[in-house]
Amino acid sequence: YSLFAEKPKWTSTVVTYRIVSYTPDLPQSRVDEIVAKALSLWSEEIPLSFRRIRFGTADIEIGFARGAHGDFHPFDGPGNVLAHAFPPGPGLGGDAHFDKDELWTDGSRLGINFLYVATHELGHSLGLSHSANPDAVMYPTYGNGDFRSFRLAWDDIEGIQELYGKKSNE
Ligand SMILES: CC(C)C[C@H](CS(C)(=N)=N)C(=O)N[C@H]1Cc2cn(c3ccccc23)CCCCCCNC1=O
Ligand SMILES: [Ca+2]
Ligand SMILES: [Zn+2]
Ligand SMILES: [Zn+2]
Repeated sequence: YSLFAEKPKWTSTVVTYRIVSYTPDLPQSRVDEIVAKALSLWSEEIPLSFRRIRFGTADIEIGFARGAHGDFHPFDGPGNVLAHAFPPGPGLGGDAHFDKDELWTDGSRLGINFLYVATHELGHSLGLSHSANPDAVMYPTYGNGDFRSFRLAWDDIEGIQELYGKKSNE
């Protein structure tokens, strides 16, 4: 695993998130559930919890956009870069953007598995950079495994626990 320079991390024990825009590929309620699931995969391993807010400014703002969308990382159409997320910090820090030009799917063999990519992006939002381990969710490329039943790899867990420590109830 690898962390970002200066090892940015959230210092509060409760991190807020807000889903500010959606994709036409999946029902909004399903997107909400998948985001909550991706966050829980990480929060199961660390003493950090997430609270969803529907209005106002959240630590982690999640949305779908295509092309240029207000940050210095315009998306590139279908394929290629699927999404990006910023390391912990104010403003854009922690935010996760998903390329609206991808076909976002849920359990299908077609398209891009939203749960897998959301878990990867939220790993960045929490302070993880990329892993050299092809089994890790934080591996830099998509398409190395079966996304319908993936789990965090040990490498992912060791990385997030280096930043935030282990959950105390173990
Ligand atoms: C790991 C992801 C969930 C998130 C990362 C983006 S990020 C910022 N969050 N680390 C991602 O999108 N990686 C590209 C990397 C990539 C693979 N190729 C590319 C061709 C062009 C540009 C990028 C790529 C080869 C062709 C396959 C293109 C489809 C799959 N794309 C990828 O795997
Ligand atoms: Ca793209
Ligand atoms: Zn963006
Ligand atoms: Zn990445």
